[in-house]
Amino acid sequence: MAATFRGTTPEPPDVRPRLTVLSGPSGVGKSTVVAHMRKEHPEVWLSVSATTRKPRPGEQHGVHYFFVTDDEMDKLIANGELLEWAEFAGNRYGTPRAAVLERLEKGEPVLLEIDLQGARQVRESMPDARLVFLAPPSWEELVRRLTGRGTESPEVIERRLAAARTELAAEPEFDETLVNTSVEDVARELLALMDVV
Ligand SMILES: Nc1ncnc2c1ncn2[C@@H]1O[C@H](COP(=O)(O)OP(=O)(O)OP(=O)(O)O)[C@@H](O)[C@H]1O
Ligand SMILES: Nc1nc2c(ncn2[C@@H]2O[C@H](COP(=O)(O)O)[C@@H](O)[C@H]2O)c(=O)[nH]1
Repeated sequence: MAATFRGTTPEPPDVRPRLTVLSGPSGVGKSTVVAHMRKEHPEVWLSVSATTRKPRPGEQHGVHYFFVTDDEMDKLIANGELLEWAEFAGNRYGTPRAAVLERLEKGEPVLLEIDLQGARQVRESMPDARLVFLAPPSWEELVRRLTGRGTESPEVIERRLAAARTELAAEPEFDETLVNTSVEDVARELLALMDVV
């Protein structure tokens, strides 16, 4: 006997990838982990932020950041073009809104690599977002990595380490914590959290 269908068609499960936010203190290894992960999985779309910071050697406009002037950043903010923005250690950084929404709409896995203040703003505006905290194996190792990178002056390193104390204390606000002992392991764990593998 043919089955008689009664009732309404069930909604398909929501399989859209969620927005993932990766935060953690400066120097913990966020960019290193993300670059490693995207080598194998370029389908993970990483938002390119706007910043008023000056480029480091090798950093390219439109690839690592959109390097903008203070006036340009003022306009991006005033025009509501940023999903979130924050001042961090003397410079401003923000996530261009339109590109993120477009990629999410297409169903692509989207990753933001942003500071704690930005993560908190995303939590407010997009409560579905998954917030991942990248923690250092120890405070001493964080200092070693930030100093060893050799990209910041001692004064800027001090400012970033001061921010790091606040950021480390905020770790319980995040959905997940990954400890960056091994770049390969963390990249794998992050991919799994993003449902990419
Ligand atoms: N697991 C690891 N073990 C040892 N060194 C690491 C590890 N991960 C990253 N590093 C090194 O630590 C330094 C800082 O890494 P990276 O620039 O990726 O940090 P970040 O969190 O993106 O910093 P920022 O927030 O300032 O941009 C780099 O020199 C990098 O090679
Ligand atoms: N709130 C935001 N923070 C951002 C964004 N892009 C990067 N960042 C964070 O800033 C610090 C410093 O970065 P650096 O490249 O100067 O070392 C770091 O924590 C980044 O994750 C952003 O769009 N919004």
